[in-house]
Amino acid sequence: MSDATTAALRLPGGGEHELKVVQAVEGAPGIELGKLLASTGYITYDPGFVNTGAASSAITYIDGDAGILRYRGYPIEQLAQHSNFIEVSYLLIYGELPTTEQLEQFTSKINRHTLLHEDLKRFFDGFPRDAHPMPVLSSAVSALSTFYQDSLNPFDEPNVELSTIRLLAKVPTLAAYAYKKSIGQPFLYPDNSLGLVENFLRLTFGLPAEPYDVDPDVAKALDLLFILHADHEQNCSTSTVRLVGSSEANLFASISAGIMALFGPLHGGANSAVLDMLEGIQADGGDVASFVNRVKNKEKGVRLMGFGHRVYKNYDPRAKIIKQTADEILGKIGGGDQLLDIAKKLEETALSDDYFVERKLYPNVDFYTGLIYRALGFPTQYFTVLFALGRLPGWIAHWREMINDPATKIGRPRQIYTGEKERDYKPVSER
Ligand SMILES: CC(=O)SCCNC(=O)CCNC(=O)[C@H](O)C(C)(C)COP(=O)(O)OP(=O)(O)OC[C@H]1O[C@@H](n2cnc3c(N)ncnc32)[C@H](O)[C@@H]1OP(=O)(O)O
Ligand SMILES: O=C([O-])CC(=O)C(=O)O
Repeated sequence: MSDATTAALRLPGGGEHELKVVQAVEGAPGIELGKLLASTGYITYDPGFVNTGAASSAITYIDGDAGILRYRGYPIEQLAQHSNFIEVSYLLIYGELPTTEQLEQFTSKINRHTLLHEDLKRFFDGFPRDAHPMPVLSSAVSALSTFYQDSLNPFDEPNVELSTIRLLAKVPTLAAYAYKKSIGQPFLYPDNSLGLVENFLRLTFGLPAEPYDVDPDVAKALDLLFILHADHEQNCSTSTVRLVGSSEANLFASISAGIMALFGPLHGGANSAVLDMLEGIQADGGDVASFVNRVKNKEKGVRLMGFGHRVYKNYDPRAKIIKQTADEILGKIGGGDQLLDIAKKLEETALSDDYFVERKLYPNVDFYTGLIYRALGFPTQYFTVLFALGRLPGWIAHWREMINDPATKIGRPRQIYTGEKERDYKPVSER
């Protein structure tokens, strides 16, 4: 073990900085170091995988200290400003931005697959009306695979490609139906003359007998949020997708599991939790300072939701973009309200407080998104479904990268056993 550790420290330049380079920038030394450590046979105790590189990946780059995020090398700021979600999905999955022809083909393939089998729609009847939409979505994605027996072999490339398109096309339809179910309205058929985001909005908010004109500002706002959520390297849900997929489970099964990992309030569920938190502060008369004190006193169950990040020790670049555009978006679509003021005050109070400064806690992607989702007309419970729609291409890209990587092995961490030593069984009468 000490040899391996020393080997790491003896890398050119040495010191902490070089260790960071090994992890974040230069793949090869990081991989070599990992192999070296593995060959020693020692088990590394790393709950939460804080220092474990579980995969090598060419999809997304993050420098958490500098607040940098790039998809396939493109800065998130440029993609947010110039690109759109369908193009970003293509970029993440296939590695390059599409040509006009590739984009047209990709879009038209997705449009051809938005319909659901009529039998699948009946699954929704089995859920209670007030069911949380995340388990509904995960179950529906899992059920989707039963309609496509051809999707079971993860090494059948044409069928992986078909599963990719089916998921991109049908998950928005399923998500919209989960919403319709919750409000007791009938399901609409997709309108494939519309773009992906516009179609989703119509399926969600449209009514059968009435025309529904998609508000271009609403569609643009949602498209931007989807871009910002599209990938984030080995976060909890993506790691889950990769872990499940490492057993050679198919794309549908792996993504269904990823949706459930995203559900938790420490991950994607934080976007709903932030709104609950802001409403709680508002109901308390807007007393931001006393809420921050409760957080600092580590009152059980009280965290500043939408703050902190495992990798970013600086402002999350996605939160920066959302904060910059929140006023503009809310100005256009309506909903610039007291809660945005409370959120800004909360951020200001936290960022000037030693507790947060010392721990390098900044707003993350979930801090401002809920305010926009709310203004777009979505209920709080539904926010994490929107995160899942944005993250879908990232999950697919990672699953495909994982299944094609010759270095992939079944994910199987070890443990440090802390239980009883060997002991003899006693019959119940002697215990
Ligand atoms: C899309 C996403 O998933 S982004 C993250 C969304 N999640 C949230 O917003 C939930 C709130 N944030 C958190 O719970 C955490 O910051 C996480 C889960 C995101 C990251 O957790 P970790 O990397 O494990 O950090 P960890 O929990 O060890 O925190 C380090 C220190 O900061 C504190 N801390 C971290 N986040 C917060 C927070 N949001 N509020 C208050 N204190 C916090 C911890 O209490 C700990 O303090 P200590 O050293 O005195 O014990
Ligand atoms: O990277 C993470 O741990 C969480 C996150 O921000 C994301 O999944 O978008």
